[in-house]
Amino acid sequence: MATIPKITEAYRTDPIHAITNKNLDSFEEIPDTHDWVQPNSFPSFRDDHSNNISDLPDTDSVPLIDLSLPNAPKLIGNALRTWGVFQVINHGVPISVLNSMETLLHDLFDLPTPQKLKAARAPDGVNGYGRFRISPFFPKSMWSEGFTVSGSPLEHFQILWPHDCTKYCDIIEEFDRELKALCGRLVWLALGALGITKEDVHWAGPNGDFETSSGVMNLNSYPVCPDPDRAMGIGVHTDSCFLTLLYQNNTSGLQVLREGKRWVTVEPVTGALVVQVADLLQILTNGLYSSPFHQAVVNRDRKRLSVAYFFGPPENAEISPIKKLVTPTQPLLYPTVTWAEYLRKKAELFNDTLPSIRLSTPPTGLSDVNDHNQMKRG
Ligand SMILES: C=C1C[C@]23C[C@H]1CC[C@H]2[C@@]12CCC[C@@](C)(C(=O)O1)[C@H]2[C@@H]3C(=O)O
Ligand SMILES: O=C(O)CCC(=O)C(=O)O
Ligand SMILES: [Fe+2]
Repeated sequence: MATIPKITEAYRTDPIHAITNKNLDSFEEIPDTHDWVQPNSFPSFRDDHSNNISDLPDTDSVPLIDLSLPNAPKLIGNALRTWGVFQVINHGVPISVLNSMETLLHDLFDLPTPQKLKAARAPDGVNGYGRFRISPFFPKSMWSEGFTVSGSPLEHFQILWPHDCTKYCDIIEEFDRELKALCGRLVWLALGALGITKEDVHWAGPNGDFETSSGVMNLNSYPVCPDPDRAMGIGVHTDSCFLTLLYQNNTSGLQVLREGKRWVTVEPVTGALVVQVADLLQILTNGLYSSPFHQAVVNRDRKRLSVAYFFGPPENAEISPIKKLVTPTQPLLYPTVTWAEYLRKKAELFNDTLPSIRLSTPPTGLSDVNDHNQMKRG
């Protein structure tokens, strides 16, 4: 599994002491540091959008696509054009791989806090235990703990599990192999739906197998919360990679913003994976696919576990809108960027990054579901 060295310098460091020494699930009340419902709290908390007159039906739900069916490619194209997200079943990742990962998540987050803190992410590191890297962009702390894996987790797993670290490393390695392969397959299906072939994406490698691309994994735990309406598991954001696959246990929490208007919960489906367009795919498709804003809420009586698999291009590959997708009606929307450059910008401008690098406004009639200003306007 390849590493992404420059990401280290990209995101602001977020000292681990920001994580309380106490387990979140031992709180009987929400401490002020984690209370998002207050005057002047972050403007897009929760139902900011609910006052809007929405013409979307309430029954609208994130598409569920069976990858083994012949019409899957067409459905993927439609789902990504309209939602930027879908759930996939019959994806070929063995259920045993997902189950082993779930065991790892339980074993990891059930460890005593002092033990987890020994494997904390270093101030200049990517791997290890800590908070979401986007935490510094929000005024309140998130009701979650995480563990990031880029490359080998060995060093940190040796600390967590001195006797069993091989077993847990193997789980990570197998999960990485399977999800990377699935990402490759999904990317070609997604691009194929736009008439894009392997020749159009040179950094995918000669066989189009993304050999030099890599995945970063974030293992997430959202402890039970005494007052979930006041807390937030992860605040609203888009992912900065190319494509994200998300595994969630049988507990809901993930919500995607539908057309800048309404939060829609991605209901857990056994064995399914959530597929999300991320920022670099939005750039590559010249905005035809948009990376959706999403967040995760927490529950009063159920702990939620998830793994986000961030699939990215080779660090220094130049990503620019595919020429075939630049037309008089869809002019060039984004400049050329590398992943490393993009992450540096994102670390500075966060949710304003994509709008800020945008070269032209979309033609009238087409609204960009990911326009942050639209989101602020509601
Ligand atoms: C490859 C990536 C993708 C990163 C940054 C970098 C390393 C860790 C990733 C995450 C993991 C947790 C959510 C996220 C939102 C975060 O805070 O750190 C992700 C972020 C992004 O998508 O921006
Ligand atoms: O846990 C989730 O459902 C979402 C996590 C997420 O958005 C992320 O890690 O980027
Ligand atoms: Fe995310």
